[in-house]
Amino acid sequence: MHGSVDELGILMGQILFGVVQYSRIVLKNEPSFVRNPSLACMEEDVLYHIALGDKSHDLKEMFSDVKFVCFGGSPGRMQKFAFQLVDELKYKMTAGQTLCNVAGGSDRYVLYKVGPVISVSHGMGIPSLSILMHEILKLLHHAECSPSDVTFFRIGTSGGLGSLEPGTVVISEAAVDGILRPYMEVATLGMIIQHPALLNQELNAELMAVAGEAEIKAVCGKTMCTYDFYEGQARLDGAFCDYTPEDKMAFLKRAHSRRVANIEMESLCFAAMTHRAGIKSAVLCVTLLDRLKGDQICTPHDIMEEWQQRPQRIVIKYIRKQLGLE
Ligand SMILES: O=P(O)(O)O[C@@H]1C[C@H](O)[C@@H](CO)O1
Ligand SMILES: O=c1cc[nH]c(=O)[nH]1
Repeated sequence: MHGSVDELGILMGQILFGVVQYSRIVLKNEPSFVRNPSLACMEEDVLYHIALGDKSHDLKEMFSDVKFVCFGGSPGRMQKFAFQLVDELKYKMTAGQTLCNVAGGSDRYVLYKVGPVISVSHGMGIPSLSILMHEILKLLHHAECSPSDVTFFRIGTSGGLGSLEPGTVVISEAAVDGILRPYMEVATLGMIIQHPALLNQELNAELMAVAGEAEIKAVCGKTMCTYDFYEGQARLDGAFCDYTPEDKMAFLKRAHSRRVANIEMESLCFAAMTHRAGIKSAVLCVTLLDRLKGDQICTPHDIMEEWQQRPQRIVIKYIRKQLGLE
């Protein structure tokens, strides 16, 4: 279902007068993976980037039991995470069987399903995540999952701000953009539409408790999400840099004073799209360095591997609890 007639009226007025203006989409409806009347009129829905479709595949048969969707940037990390789920969820595989990349017909993303959990890679940055998010939401819609029964997680990496020891997991209380605004802007029909980037505080509290039980250092704070790793995150080591080290420090300290605990590149889209769909979601990113101390990431590989597993361990423990496995 679309938003109210009033909201649509405002959008049309803006187009007719050729004004590019800001307008808020207010979430008034029940949780829903999709709100697009055109979908019902389509003969077939091809989920191009994950090489699935509602005619080519029996999506209900394949995915109707999904309860958790875990997203992370790199294909390798999400494949390893899937194999870890096999062990942790005591997922039964017949002799000789192995996990297969369900999105293998496309080389954009990898997608594994382990019982009620999907592990999927989203690449780097908002455009890549946004495409995947549309297709995952439609996938769950075609599979006839219930949006109030599904939880989404982003498990990733980030740069920390302030006195956070590298290796600390930040659980995002909300996402803000590179100029500290709490919404994702999408240029749509010549207008800028702002989608609030809100996350679920109850889920965050549960995840903090799970982190405590697992003895993983975790904090809650705002996450700044930028469109670029270098200039967008005030780094001094990009190919271009038109600001001084003092400018960088002043910016990062200002962000920190506004409760920003870490910086990454997807939380804004993740929070905005899950909030729009009314789906419970959380973002957990480990910090790889303290951005007030440096820009380059040069921690040894094995240490980084262990740090990257921390958000995964929290999410696995949470899922195990939800499934009554501990
Ligand atoms: O989930 P990952 O670790 O890929 O997320 C962060 C944000 C960017 O995608 C990337 C930059 O190195 O890492
Ligand atoms: O500093 C960092 C580290 C990981 N990911 C980011 O986006 N920034």
